[in-house]
Amino acid sequence: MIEVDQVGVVAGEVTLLAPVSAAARRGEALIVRGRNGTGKSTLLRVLAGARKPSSGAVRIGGGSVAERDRGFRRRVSTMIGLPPMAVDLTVRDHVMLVATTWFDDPAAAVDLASGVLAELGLDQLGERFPHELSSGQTQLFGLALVLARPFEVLILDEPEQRLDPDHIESVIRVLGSRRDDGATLVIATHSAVLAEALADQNLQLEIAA
Ligand SMILES: Nc1ncnc2c1ncn2[C@@H]1O[C@H](COP(=O)(O)OP(=O)(O)OP(=O)(O)O)[C@@H](O)[C@H]1O
Repeated sequence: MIEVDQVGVVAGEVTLLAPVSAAARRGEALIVRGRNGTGKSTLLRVLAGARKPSSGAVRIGGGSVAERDRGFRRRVSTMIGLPPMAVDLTVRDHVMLVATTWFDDPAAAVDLASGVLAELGLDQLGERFPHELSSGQTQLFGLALVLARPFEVLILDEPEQRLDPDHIESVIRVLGSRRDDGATLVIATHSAVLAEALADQNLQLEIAA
């Protein structure tokens, strides 16, 4: 489903990502690990189509990566960094906005949005504005936005950030259920707990020589 073939990224004299290869099939999680600055976020940006590799190639579902292509975006849902937020839309408004953008059937959109908020323990916070959330709640909100829509591939950069151990466990359960439903997960993480719970494939990045 995802094939990374000798993908490297350089900017001028700087190596952002030394060439790496990896693959993950449907229903598998590829866990990307490595010290700060080894290029995890850079690799995820390449997979999401937000950055062009300087060398090598990526294929997702047998096709090339194309951020501007709606068909590609329907298949690939990505969380890298904090989500963009509208200050005067509530948490529920944001999640509904995503769901209704991707589903023609309003009832299906409401069901998915409500289900995702409940799964992540955010249903009591649905009427809050984004600035009324704690940092960990903001992280869960970002996850809700990428889950409240269709996808075949889920790309997540450090989903454990700012979460306490209990919430990391609940995020592991939620992501594991998506993997069991057939999604391909690509997750960069510094959490050994999350990596051990979800990894089918592992990619360890090293500092460029
Ligand atoms: N626009 C840029 N120009 C030059 N170097 C960059 C740029 N963006 C990132 N880098 C460098 O590329 C390397 C990889 O950065 P990246 O954010 O991918 O690492 P990471 O493994 O995700 O790190 P962390 O664990 O700290 O999140 C780092 O050395 C970083 O300083």
